[in-house]
Amino acid sequence: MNLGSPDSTTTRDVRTYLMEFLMDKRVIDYPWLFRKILVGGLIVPFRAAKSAEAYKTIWTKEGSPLIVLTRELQQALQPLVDEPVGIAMRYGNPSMDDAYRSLLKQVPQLEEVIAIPLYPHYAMASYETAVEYAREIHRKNKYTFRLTFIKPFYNDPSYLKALSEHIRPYLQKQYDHILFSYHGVPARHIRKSDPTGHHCLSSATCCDTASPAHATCYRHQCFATTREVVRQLGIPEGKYSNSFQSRLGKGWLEPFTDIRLEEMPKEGIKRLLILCPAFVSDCLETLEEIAIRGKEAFLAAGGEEYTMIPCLNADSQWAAALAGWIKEA
Ligand SMILES: C=CC1=C(C)c2cc3[nH]c(cc4nc(cc5[nH]c(cc1n2)c(C)c5CCC(=O)O)C(CCC(=O)O)=C4C)c(C)c3C=C
Ligand SMILES: [Fe+2]
Ligand SMILES: [Fe+2]
Repeated sequence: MNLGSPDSTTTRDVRTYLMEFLMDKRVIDYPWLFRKILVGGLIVPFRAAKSAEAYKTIWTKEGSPLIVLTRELQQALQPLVDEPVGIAMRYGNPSMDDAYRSLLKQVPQLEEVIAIPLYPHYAMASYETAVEYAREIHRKNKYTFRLTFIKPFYNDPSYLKALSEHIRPYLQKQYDHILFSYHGVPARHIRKSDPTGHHCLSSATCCDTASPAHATCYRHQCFATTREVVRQLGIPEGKYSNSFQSRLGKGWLEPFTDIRLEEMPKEGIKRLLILCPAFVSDCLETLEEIAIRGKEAFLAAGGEEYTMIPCLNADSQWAAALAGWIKEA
């Protein structure tokens, strides 16, 4: 299960997609009427045409990179498992309904579906909404097969190994700094997902202090991924950092990637490696925001070399990690 993309780059299709996405109460978590006014009256009318232009810069002959690359992952995984592998998007197509129907066609006596939300880290706007949506469609259709979910895998050894080995070749090149740029979320979401009601964002170091809140703390989980990858790769303290990208509005997690990209050259960071570990498939937010606009901003601010490390996409070790979880589930 991945996030999903518009059906095409027309403003109309992008508008339909953005309405579905941003009307999700786990993405914009305001009461329905306020959300409707904000999304339908303010955000989408202004954003749709601009987003459509952005999609045009990354769209391929086969369609949206996110969908194409999720399909490539499906194809890499299929030979490694005995059961049929389907793909579904939280928003747009192919839908969850399509995926269930296709699996039932292939296995009429379907007993269990193992769903893997393709997000390493828990967030109400990504992992949680994917799980709740898969359950809702299952319930609405009165399906009798069991539905099992793979947990966020931010600290799973086989995921971390695949990610580290994917990054390793890029470290051969001379670089000054490696930036782990995670998708941002509003700080409010982090507090809402805190089951203790008082741990998350209570201090600058809360994510390093043991707490049951970390099972659903996106910020903690992002930091944990970085910590383990840099340990495996022997990247020294000071040569790496974390940031948060793609903010929409105020009060999102900091530091912001776009601001850091402008500041870094002035701090002497001229040769940058950048990766986006909140995504396993390249998409608008990695290919347009980071690889195109991020590069322009870094070079304009005095940077000299900017290398974007792609997402895991259909990497063979990554596909093997997924196959391992399916066998263990
Ligand atoms: C309130 C807004 C948003 C939250 C919260 C949010 C969290 C979040 N998103 C992803 C993954 C992806 N987001 C993508 C695109 C995208 N995200 C938002 C807004 C929020 N995301 C918007 C409006 C868009 C659409 C594009 C745009 O207009 O900028 C994508 C790419 C989709 C594609 O087609 O390529 C992904 C993937 C995560 C993992 C996350 C929380 C951690
Ligand atoms: Fe997003
Ligand atoms: Fe936290």
